[in-house]
Amino acid sequence: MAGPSLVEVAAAVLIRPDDSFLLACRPDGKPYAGYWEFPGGKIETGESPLQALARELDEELGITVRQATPWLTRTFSYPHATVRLRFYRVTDWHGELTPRERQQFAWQTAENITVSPLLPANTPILRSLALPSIYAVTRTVETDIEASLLSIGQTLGNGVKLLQIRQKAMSHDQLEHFSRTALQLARSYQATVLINENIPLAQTLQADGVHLTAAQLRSLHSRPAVNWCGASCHNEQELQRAERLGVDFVTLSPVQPTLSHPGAAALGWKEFAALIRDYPLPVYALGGLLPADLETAREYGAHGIAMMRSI
Ligand SMILES: Nc1nc2c([nH]c(=O)n2[C@H]2C[C@H](O)[C@@H](COP(=O)(O)OP(=O)(O)OP(=O)(O)O)O2)c(=O)[nH]1
Repeated sequence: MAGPSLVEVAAAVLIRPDDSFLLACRPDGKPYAGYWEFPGGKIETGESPLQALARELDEELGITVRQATPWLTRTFSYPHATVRLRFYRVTDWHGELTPRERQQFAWQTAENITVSPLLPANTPILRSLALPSIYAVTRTVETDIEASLLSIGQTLGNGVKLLQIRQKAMSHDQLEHFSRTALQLARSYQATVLINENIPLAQTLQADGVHLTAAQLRSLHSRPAVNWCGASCHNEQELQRAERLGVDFVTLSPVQPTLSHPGAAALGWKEFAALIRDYPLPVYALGGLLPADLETAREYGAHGIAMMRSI
């Protein structure tokens, strides 16, 4: 709950079609002047976060917001205040960017940040921005290695940059061979590969990371030593465990009824949005979704969508 000294802030990640985003340099006279931040500012009494965002972008940049979707909410304590930052992805606006506070601007990419220093609360945000919109998960029922590799090749060829190897039906040796080959394939497409559940295998094969099951969220006490760590969540408790463990992102499912989990009750978009309203990590919506559902998922606060079928 909001304490008396919590400062509520709305911040905008203005994103261009090439995925570059805008940072602005805090002008003289503000705390942390000279630090780079996402445009935005404090939410005033009586304002909704979106209203504050629209006002700040008009005041600071002279633009009118046309498309903004909720993304992440992070709380951070500075010596001067504790701030709760509500980040929005802003993908359409009207008007020329104008530095109305004489601030400097810079379009940046998550892989190559050329300005510094950043406001300390923003470092994890940049890592989140490096995650693509689509997360592909291999189909668990397939044991035909050649057919599965072909399907992975097609998925990568279609531009997917984040892949989870989830092959529950394979023996240990099959899985190791399959994962090694899939990793090589993914490297040639500069895609990131996470291995489901098997932390030692991910480490042995030097995969990019691991995707934890909900059972692992209950049993693990520390984040595995891998570069990227995702986790499967289905409810509030699991979302909290994933946050405490310090994973990089989660999937939340099932949003819609699915063939892979026929008995599970679907969350629906409203429940999905309510569960992640104040959540600090990127969330991939999972369960019965297609690429065409991406826009809807974002309207409900998702970072992107995860899919178990070929793309
Ligand atoms: N706008 C913005 N603020 C951020 C980011 N990261 C971060 O820690 N903050 C903190 C810095 C400040 O303590 C607070 C935002 O307050 P602010 O001083 O910019 O707000 P404001 O534009 O309403 O300014 P003012 O009227 O109080 O001068 O949130 C960010 O990316 N963007």
